[in-house]
Amino acid sequence: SPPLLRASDAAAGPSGDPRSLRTRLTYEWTRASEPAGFGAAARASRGLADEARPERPLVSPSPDASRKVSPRLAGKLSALGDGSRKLPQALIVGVKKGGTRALLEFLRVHPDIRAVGAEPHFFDRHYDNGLQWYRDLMPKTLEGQITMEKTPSYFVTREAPARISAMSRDTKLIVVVRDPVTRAISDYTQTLSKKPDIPSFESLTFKNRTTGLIDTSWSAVQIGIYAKHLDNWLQYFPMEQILFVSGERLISDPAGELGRVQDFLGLKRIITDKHFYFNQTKGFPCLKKAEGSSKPHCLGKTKGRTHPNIHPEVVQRLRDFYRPFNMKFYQMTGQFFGWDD
Ligand SMILES: Nc1ncnc2c1ncn2[C@@H]1O[C@H](COP(=O)(O)OS(=O)(=O)O)[C@@H](OP(=O)(O)O)[C@H]1O
Repeated sequence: SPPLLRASDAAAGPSGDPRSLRTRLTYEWTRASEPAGFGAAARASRGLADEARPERPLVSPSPDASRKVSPRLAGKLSALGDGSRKLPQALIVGVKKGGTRALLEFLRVHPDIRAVGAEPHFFDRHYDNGLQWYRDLMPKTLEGQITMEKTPSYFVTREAPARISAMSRDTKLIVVVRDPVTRAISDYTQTLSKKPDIPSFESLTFKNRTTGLIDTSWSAVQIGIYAKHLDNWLQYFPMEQILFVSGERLISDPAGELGRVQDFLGLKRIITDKHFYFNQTKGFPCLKKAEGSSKPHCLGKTKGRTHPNIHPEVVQRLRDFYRPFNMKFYQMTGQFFGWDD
């Protein structure tokens, strides 16, 4: 199997070629550790393999037996109990800033879901590494468990649907969508937090401020044209294989949205109202118990940021811009998201 890191990548180091695998992986894995102390994401960021956590063994040897076997055999037994790495059967493919981290962290509470903490970016950036490289990133699963990952940029990657379909035509796809105007502001807020010197939201939004012409080549605007991106996916996947989760309802009624997702994945509805509480300080729903822990858990500081104030006229211009695309999207999905009230 191809090595995860090539010697040349390692030599480049974090200050080397920014496109080197090592630099990018380090960056991605660090980013994915955002929900600090959170289940597999935190384990992954600490470099611990997912199987380090106790899994339900296929055969549970008696405590006595485990003391008698040699360390080598014990290793083999535990490998058997941990299951095997499989390609994902379900993917959260988008959208950026839609609430994808919240959905994945909530889903992994389910005993029949195992997910990668980091964003693998296989179908957009690392496709050349091959499927075996991709599978090696996955946590081990037992029979009946679903392997998942989330990479929000897949939704706007032209090649992603064909590539995912080539892996398996049966892959289930989940897209968390959010009001494209709020999404654009959220996206901008994230960039601003990393590069405080970027131009204002207003100046990036318009090609020409006087005529009000929107710059559709700006990614923050482009990503929100959901109907256009969806069109590309529908060339490869039937609508029944794609589930659209409302980013707004994921906040106002997480258990309701999680119910729909569990049904879509063919899972028992185990994640319910009982798993959530609303954290007043955070202003978001949080988990009463995180996966693999008994403590309450909210998402990290980078989730649920305060957005800058955008002039109402700019917001209105954007609303007008998105309206026809939103209508098309409601029509295509047969779902009404209520962004245009
Ligand atoms: N429970 C909970 N806690 C915190 N944040 C929540 C939650 N549910 C949804 N959200 C919203 O998720 C937004 C970030 O979306 P993503 O995780 O998809 O972002 S990313 O693309 O992975 O960067 C994030 O966007 P911002 O509010 O702009 O920070 C949140 O609004």
